[in-house]
Amino acid sequence: MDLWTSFGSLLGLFAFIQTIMPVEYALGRLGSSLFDYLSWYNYFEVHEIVGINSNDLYSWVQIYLSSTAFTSAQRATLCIPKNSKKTNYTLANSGKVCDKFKGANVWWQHISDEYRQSQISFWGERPDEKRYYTLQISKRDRDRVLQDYIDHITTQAKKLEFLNKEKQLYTNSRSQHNYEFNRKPWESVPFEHPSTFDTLALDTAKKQEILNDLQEFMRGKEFYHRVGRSWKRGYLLYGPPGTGKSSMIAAIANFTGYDVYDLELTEVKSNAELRKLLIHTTNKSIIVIEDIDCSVNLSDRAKRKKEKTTSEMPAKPKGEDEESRVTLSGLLNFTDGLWSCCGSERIIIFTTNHIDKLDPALLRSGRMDMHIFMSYCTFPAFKILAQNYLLISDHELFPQIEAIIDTAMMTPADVSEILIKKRDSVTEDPTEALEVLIEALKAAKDKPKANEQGDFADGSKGVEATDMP
Ligand SMILES: Nc1ncnc2c1ncn2[C@@H]1O[C@H](COP(=O)(O)OP(=O)(O)OP(=O)(O)O)[C@@H](O)[C@H]1O
Ligand SMILES: [Mg+2]
Repeated sequence: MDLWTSFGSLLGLFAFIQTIMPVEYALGRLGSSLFDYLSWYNYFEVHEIVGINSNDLYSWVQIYLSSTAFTSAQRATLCIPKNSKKTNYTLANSGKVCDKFKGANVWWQHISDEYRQSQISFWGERPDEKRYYTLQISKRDRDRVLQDYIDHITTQAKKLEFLNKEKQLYTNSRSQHNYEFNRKPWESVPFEHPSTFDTLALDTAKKQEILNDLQEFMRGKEFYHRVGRSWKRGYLLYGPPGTGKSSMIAAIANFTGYDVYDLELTEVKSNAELRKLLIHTTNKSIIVIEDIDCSVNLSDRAKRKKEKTTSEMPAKPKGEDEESRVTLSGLLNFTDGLWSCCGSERIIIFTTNHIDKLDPALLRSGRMDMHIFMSYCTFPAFKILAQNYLLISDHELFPQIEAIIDTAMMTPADVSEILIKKRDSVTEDPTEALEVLIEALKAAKDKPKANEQGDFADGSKGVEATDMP
């Protein structure tokens, strides 16, 4: 064997090794430059996080690989998320898969660097997990194939996501360690709440008004762009317990098909953490803060002003106290500030039982676009419940119910409880359920109603949906 033949075989072996493992990652910098120069291949890294933002391409690659190319993966991770019906496939750490596109072979490898020792801090905190895909493509095919291949992946992944999409319900994870929070600030389960606008007991006109508002919002991309506003909408749902605020949120999620981020504000340690949570929400989502009056000291701004003017003591310096919890201004920035524009097509919903306890800053025009009062059960709302639970749209006892339901001030939750307990599923006769309801309404009517929970200033019947200018 002459010298040239041995050199040729060596190069052949070299090329073969490269197809099975990207060895240059193991070599030092110098070696790797030389290797890059001699290599038949180019390598592209697609990182999960770029700067402080998540990388859409990483998600598209993940979705794409979990379907088409997966049949040939030698090492994969399988999981069925809690309450989900589907199996999720992802490439295992260092798992490799080959794909073909326009006659070219390309290889994907998934890398997860969990412990980068060099970044362990003095305090011993573990660093973030760094995850990325490496795309290996031959230099010969690169210019011909690369851009088209990336476009192909994105298109396919969007189609797959649409076909497989299960709405998710996210909640902010309670984490003792920063590295865990940074890695995964939200935990999710599939969203399966059955409430819809059909099952929601609300006056028809108001229901239609809310539906129209949502529809206009969803097709409003050009409008929001033209008028220079970020594409988001805020709803404040207020009313006594059991009037359907949470059911309304579920109905909005089912109507729009958006994911729901249920933000537990009391678990958020600082305004900075709140901002980070916001950054990690996706477009087309609903961000919910329930019982906003209980979650954060919403009158702190007013209080602090008062403290400043009345007390002789110097005002508290900005310091630990302010950084260790979420403040009203942090929350206002979350809903309205520059960071709130880092995504689009977002709905923000606050709920409260006590609208009078909220700081006026939260209620001012343009902040929450619509204030929706969820009231006690009215007759039109009762008719929807009767249809849902008893499958009837009319009955000889209805006039009696209509005569007293407004003064009884029972919540839809109370009415539903009676109908669900007393419905006769054997004979399907609704009479007994309606009679029990009439007795309950009469008893409720005679109960003193002074200063019920919530102390609603308007105390009116029906849903007062106020469009803010
Ligand atoms: N408007 C409504 N339409 C249909 N069902 C309702 C309505 N309001 C209440 N219910 C029924 O009562 C239950 C409780 O309602 P929901 O949790 O939506 O009330 P809420 O206003 O969020 O109460 P809270 O202020 O205590 O959170 C629901 O599961 C639903 O069955
Ligand atoms: Mg609720």
